[in-house]
Amino acid sequence: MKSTSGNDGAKRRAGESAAALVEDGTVVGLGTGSTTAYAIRALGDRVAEGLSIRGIPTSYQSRALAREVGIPLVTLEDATPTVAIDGADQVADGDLVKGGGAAHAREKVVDSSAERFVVVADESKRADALSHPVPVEVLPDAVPTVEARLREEGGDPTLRAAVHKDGPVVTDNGNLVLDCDFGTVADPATLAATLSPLPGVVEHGLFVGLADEVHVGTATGVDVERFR
Ligand SMILES: O=C(CO)[C@H](O)[C@H](O)COP(=O)(O)O
Repeated sequence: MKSTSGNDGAKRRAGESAAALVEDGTVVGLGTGSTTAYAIRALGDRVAEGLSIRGIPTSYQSRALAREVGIPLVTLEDATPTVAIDGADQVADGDLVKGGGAAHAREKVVDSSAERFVVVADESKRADALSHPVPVEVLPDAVPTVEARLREEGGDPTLRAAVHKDGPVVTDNGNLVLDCDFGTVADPATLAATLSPLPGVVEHGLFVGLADEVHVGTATGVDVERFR
């Protein structure tokens, strides 16, 4: 898992606020990251008290944590998520940049299939417009060609380096990640539509028009923004 920041109280409030929405008998998409981890732990506490849910994890990390806290797990072959809870690296008017944990490909599959997608974040993630570098998961052989195409589209891609090993980050799917700086993204939907069909791109971290609500943890509480 990525290291947590100094916003742990706000992250915990956001995660617990989203976990409180989960109803008995439902299927929950379990996102990835330090904020979602608070939601998964809160759900584990509720399961210990008798809540009956099934989780669909989005990464090795969320699967391991869900198992640790006792949430029964299924796959998309077994069930469709009633609700998905997931974090974000930046939030602007309900649109997101995700993939700081390199899990955005599976996250997009699970989050977009849920009847309700709830984003959890602390205040540092809020912005007027998306400007965070966009993670792009790429087939390893396609890195040079995708880098060139991203530059043609005005981006500045950097191959994500691993912290505790030599060489690049390898995703749970065996691919590599290019973090692509596009500056301020004036039209996230258009950029998303440009990136998706590039040969060799598995998935990008722009989540446009997918979030139903965003729970933003603050120093004292939680702001809930609804988009549908
Ligand atoms: O997209 C993600 C992982 O791929 C995370 O949800 C995102 O990076 C936010 O993480 P955190 O809650 O630790 O700040």
